[in-house]
Amino acid sequence: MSSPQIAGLTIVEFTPTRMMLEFSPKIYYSRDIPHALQDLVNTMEVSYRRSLVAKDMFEAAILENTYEDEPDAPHISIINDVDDLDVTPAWEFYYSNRIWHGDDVPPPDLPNLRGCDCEGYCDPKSQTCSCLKRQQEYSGHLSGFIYDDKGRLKQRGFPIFECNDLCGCLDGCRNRVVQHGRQYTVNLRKTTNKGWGVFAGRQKIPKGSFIGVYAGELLTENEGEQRGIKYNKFGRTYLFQLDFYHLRPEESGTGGDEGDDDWQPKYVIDAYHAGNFTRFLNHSCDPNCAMNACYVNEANLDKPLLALFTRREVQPWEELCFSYTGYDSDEEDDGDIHVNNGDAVYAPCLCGAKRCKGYMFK
Ligand SMILES: C[S@@+](CC[C@H](N)C(=O)[O-])C[C@H]1O[C@@H](n2cnc3c(N)ncnc32)[C@H](O)[C@@H]1O
Repeated sequence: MSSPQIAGLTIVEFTPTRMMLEFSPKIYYSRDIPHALQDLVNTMEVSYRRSLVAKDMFEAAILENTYEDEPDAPHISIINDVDDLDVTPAWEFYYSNRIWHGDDVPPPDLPNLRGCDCEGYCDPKSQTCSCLKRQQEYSGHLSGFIYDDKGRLKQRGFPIFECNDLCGCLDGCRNRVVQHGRQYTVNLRKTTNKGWGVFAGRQKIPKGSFIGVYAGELLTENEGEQRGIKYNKFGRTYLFQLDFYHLRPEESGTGGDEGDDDWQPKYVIDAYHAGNFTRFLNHSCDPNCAMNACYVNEANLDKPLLALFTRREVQPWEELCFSYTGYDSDEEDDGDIHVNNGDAVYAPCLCGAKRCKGYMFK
């Protein structure tokens, strides 16, 4: 059948392939976040909640809730060797690596998602791989994919465009890292002065390694602002804006009347009710990790995953931290995620870094 023509223009008809028609990943909604186990544990005697059985249950809940999406991820241990007040963090959230869509948040933009036609493994020198081309549009002078041959980030601060479920390449393609989930051991450990934190295991973690996705509810900026007001009252927030430089009108080259100062990100992630170990990452003014925007099965640029990577080699048992402000001791502004700071509440920073600024956003 020939393509239709209007005034000399050929309209190329878009025919979804069978693979596209079959591709309908499950979407998770905030309203469906399970809470029965948390509710049950919170009705139990304090003596039970402080017993080692409660710790085993917490670790088992992590395993059970991540079995489908991260079956090979190393075990997470929960350790409190600083006091006898609790054996686990509060059972106030559902442990999950997923993104739970809030009201008014659109589902992933799959109709506009494109995959490459590569066979086998994508070649970092390819002239035809569409995923490589898209990555290079956003990664300055960096050649090849943004990952090296060991799957480590070559340079942070650029958005990552991984191969996705519509691509022809194999699962072992080097442009698939975040989607394979956590590979390094992390533990949840109580600190002496910052509540619970995230710590490396017995192995060093090389620079540029993927650690985990900041999981939680994906909410509109407006909903995030309302929740932020409540969270600021009790002094702990798990809200992070999806604020990256490539999304700003001037940076993306899309122009627009809005000045940089007026621009607001459209969405936030809230890890208060659902989230994974990353919700326990503490702030440091000299952080060993940083967040990067990452796209897998999502064509809507406003909705990247928040993917945490190491920004230097991490020593065994070292605490993993990132900068809540997006600024760190090396740079004035490095393009990382910015905390939801419309009504920022500041608190003394106890990160202990040599060049600690002395305060952090609460
Ligand atoms: C996202 S939570 C991090 C996990 C938290 N430690 C917990 O036990 O749930 C943020 C809170 O951790 C504490 N915190 C994180 N970084 C800190 C730092 N550098 N200095 C002091 N407190 C910190 C503050 O109470 C802050 O509001």
